Amino acid sequence: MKTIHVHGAPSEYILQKGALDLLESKLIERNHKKVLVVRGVKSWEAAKAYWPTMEQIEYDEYIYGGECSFEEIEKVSKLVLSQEYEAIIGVGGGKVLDLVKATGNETHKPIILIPTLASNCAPWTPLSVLYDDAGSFIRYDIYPVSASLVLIEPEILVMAPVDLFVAGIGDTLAKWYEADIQLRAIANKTVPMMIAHYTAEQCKVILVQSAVEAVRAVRNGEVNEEFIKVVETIIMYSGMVGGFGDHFGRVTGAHAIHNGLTMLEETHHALHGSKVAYGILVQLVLENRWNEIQRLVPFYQQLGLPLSLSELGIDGITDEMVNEVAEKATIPEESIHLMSIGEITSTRVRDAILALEKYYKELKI
Ligand SMILES: NC(=O)c1ccc[n+]([C@@H]2O[C@H](COP(=O)([O-])OP(=O)(O)OC[C@H]3O[C@@H](n4cnc5c(N)ncnc54)[C@H](O)[C@@H]3O)[C@@H](O)[C@H]2O)c1
Ligand SMILES: [Zn+2]
Repeated sequence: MKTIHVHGAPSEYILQKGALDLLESKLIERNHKKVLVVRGVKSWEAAKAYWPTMEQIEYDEYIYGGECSFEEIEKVSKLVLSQEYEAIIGVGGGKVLDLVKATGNETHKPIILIPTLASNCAPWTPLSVLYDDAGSFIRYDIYPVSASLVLIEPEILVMAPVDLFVAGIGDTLAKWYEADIQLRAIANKTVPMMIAHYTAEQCKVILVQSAVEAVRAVRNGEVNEEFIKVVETIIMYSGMVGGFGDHFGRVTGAHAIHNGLTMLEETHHALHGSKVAYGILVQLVLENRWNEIQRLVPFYQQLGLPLSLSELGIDGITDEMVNEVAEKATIPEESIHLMSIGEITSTRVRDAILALEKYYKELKI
């Protein structure tokens, strides 16, 4: 019998105009009278106009140092315990929310998450991605307790930078391609695997249908229906894929290509989700699914997602650079080896990157 292991959702999740006005009553409901608010600088710029006046709640603010690191988790945890805060509220992007989740786990205090970016599923998942203070990835930790409450004000998200939103779309699109290649190879799927497969597909379906209009909403700074659908897809559907699919719903090819690309200095300015979006195409070449690439091309072009190394900002591509990416993407511990299409060597990846470059050049003629 297959083991069934599911990670759940936040206890309560509210997305509505004016969501932050509910904060005080939601804290009172939970009997939290003294809380710590952890936030970033830019995220506070975005959220402060929506911050409610609270008469019955005592709160202090902590501005995070820019990373979800062990040092930062320890610092915030000590503060929470010494000042006897009853709950921790995170206001920010993925890093602030991950820091608050880690601190909640460390101190056994409930957490409330208020995302200021629609960039990934961090508001949904009971996990944090950990880095050192210099920003290098260490590992991710999964926690036994999820957020007590997620409050989402769509007007904050629609005013955020469009490139971060587009990158979030790229990262979420990968959920389908990376989960599907694992899950379609499993004959007798468990129910959670079926849910993961379905939710991963919805990530692609909704993005393809609604992302262009949603990006328009961000450009105009005005919420529309498609924007809400895409936000829910980035945060909720995408979070459910990993929650139900466990490792079958997590990364495979596209993220391994992303990791390979980080070897090139020239890609460091590019956002995570843009590199992952490019990685989807390389994964599809490896799968020999050129028709699917052809279907994605107009979508990528409309959103400004990269179709080639040059569109990622790498000029003067050399064989050496491509080899470096391919080597790193195929190191033994990489998720690319979870793809069910035979052995993936660095030569195969190099050939796939070069084939995509050739396809792109022909497309441009
Ligand atoms: N826990 C999970 O399930 C999960 C999933 C995917 C990614 N992650 C992690 O999330 C992090 C990435 O998250 P992110 O993309 O939100 O980045 P981020 O949290 O680093 O934020 C990106 C930048 O945007 C700024 N910012 C935040 N809100 C803003 C706003 N409204 N307007 C303008 N600027 C704003 C931040 O100050 C920061 O400089 C990474 O650490 C990644 O590993 C976690
Ligand atoms: Zn990602």
